[in-house]
Amino acid sequence: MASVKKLGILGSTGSIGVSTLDIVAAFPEQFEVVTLTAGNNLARLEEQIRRFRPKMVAVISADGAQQLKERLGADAPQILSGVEGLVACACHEDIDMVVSAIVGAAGLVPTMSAIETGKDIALANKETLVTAGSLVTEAVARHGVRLFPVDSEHSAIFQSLEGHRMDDVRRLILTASGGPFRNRMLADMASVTPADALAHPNWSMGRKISIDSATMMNKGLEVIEARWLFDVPAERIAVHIHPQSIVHSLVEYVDGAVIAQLGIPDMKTPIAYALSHPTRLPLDLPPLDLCSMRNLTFDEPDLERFPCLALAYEALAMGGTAPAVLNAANEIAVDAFLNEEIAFLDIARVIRAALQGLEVKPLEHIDQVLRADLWGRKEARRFIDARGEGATVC
Ligand SMILES: NC(=O)C1=CN([C@@H]2O[C@H](COP(=O)(O)OP(=O)(O)OC[C@H]3O[C@@H](n4cnc5c(N)ncnc54)[C@H](OP(=O)(O)O)[C@@H]3O)[C@@H](O)[C@H]2O)C=CC1
Ligand SMILES: CC(=O)[C@@H](O)[C@H](O)COP(=O)(O)O
Ligand SMILES: [Mn+2]
Repeated sequence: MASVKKLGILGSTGSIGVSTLDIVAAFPEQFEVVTLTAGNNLARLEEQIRRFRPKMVAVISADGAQQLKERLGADAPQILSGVEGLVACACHEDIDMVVSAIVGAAGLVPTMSAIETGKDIALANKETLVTAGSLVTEAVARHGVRLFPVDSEHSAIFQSLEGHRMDDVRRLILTASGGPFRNRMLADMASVTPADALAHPNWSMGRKISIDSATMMNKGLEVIEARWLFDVPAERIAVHIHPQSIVHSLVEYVDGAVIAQLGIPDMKTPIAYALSHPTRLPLDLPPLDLCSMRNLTFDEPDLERFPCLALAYEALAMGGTAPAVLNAANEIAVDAFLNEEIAFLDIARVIRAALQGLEVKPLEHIDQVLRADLWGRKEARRFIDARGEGATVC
């Protein structure tokens, strides 16, 4: 009988965090929660603490930590705040595996700290690999930890590679739903609202990744994520539009064989596989009913309507600090769009402006990533503010 796996869940109040805890609740004999972290959703974190009884939790602000202590009274675990709190929750000595499910570059430092203290990682936070891929994969090798993808496409590729040699791989093919604007004309995309963009056709996800799916930056970030996870160059990573989100991604081999992983669009499947690899958990999900499907279609992406995908390939080719700047500018632009400061099509313009002003530096240390992230945010903000003052843009 396998021993209980002890988990630290970073971003437990988010979409991935909640699905992870659903799995933990369904298999209490297999998993135990040691630490949880949240941003601002104290009410949800309080419920999770009462239910899963972690030893330590962290939230963003000291004020939030104080409020949580008051709400929980005698039931309170150790409650920390800030980046130090996140890092303590990622590195707790009792943890076997960290589920990295914070959104954005805020996930990088705690995830890297977990790797450096020898924890296995179930990685949802794609921004960790986007911003610091070379440093993260070096650290994974140095510390002998295992990095399991949670992102559905990367889990599909991971599963399609099992039992095969990387030397035999010709291409990785990432599928993309095309998001809510897959069939929208470019001119009509100019006036879409945050509510339109948040309405993903197939997946229920957090706000930032939902907007990324609408611009297809999500797929761009996933190309970069795949480059580092599987050590395959960008030229051998293709993107196909597959609106049904049933084929989660594919591997093409040198002999012409193509191996894919299929399933209903539910993140519990890839999360469970990352948590329990190599065994599979008997999840209570509806089966994939292949006979009810009339169409599984595949198409080339349109880079004119979805320039964010092209920008991600460009940043990957630029190398060094460029992907960190791409990601930072995207985070600022997505926030500005959600706050109705800029239009949907401006998201790509903001990112392009940040990349154009960048002097790329090679990555040798995580501090360079953090500096590039800060620079990208400032540059994106400057560009957005200049637009507000009536500056002309491309
Ligand atoms: N949702 C999905 O289906 C998929 C998600 N992913 C990736 O997984 C990650 C999480 O996505 P998702 O669950 O959708 O996101 P959500 O927005 O639903 O959740 C994000 C989590 O991160 C916390 N958080 C946000 N900002 C900070 C911060 N600055 N410091 C500490 N914690 C913070 C939030 O706390 P709070 O809510 O308490 O403020 C919440 O717990 C992303 O990187 C995404 O790209 C990948 C594939 C699929
Ligand atoms: C569920 C998941 O992994 C998301 O990253 C999903 O892929 C988003 O859908 P898009 O294919 O529209 O980006
Ligand atoms: Mn994905």
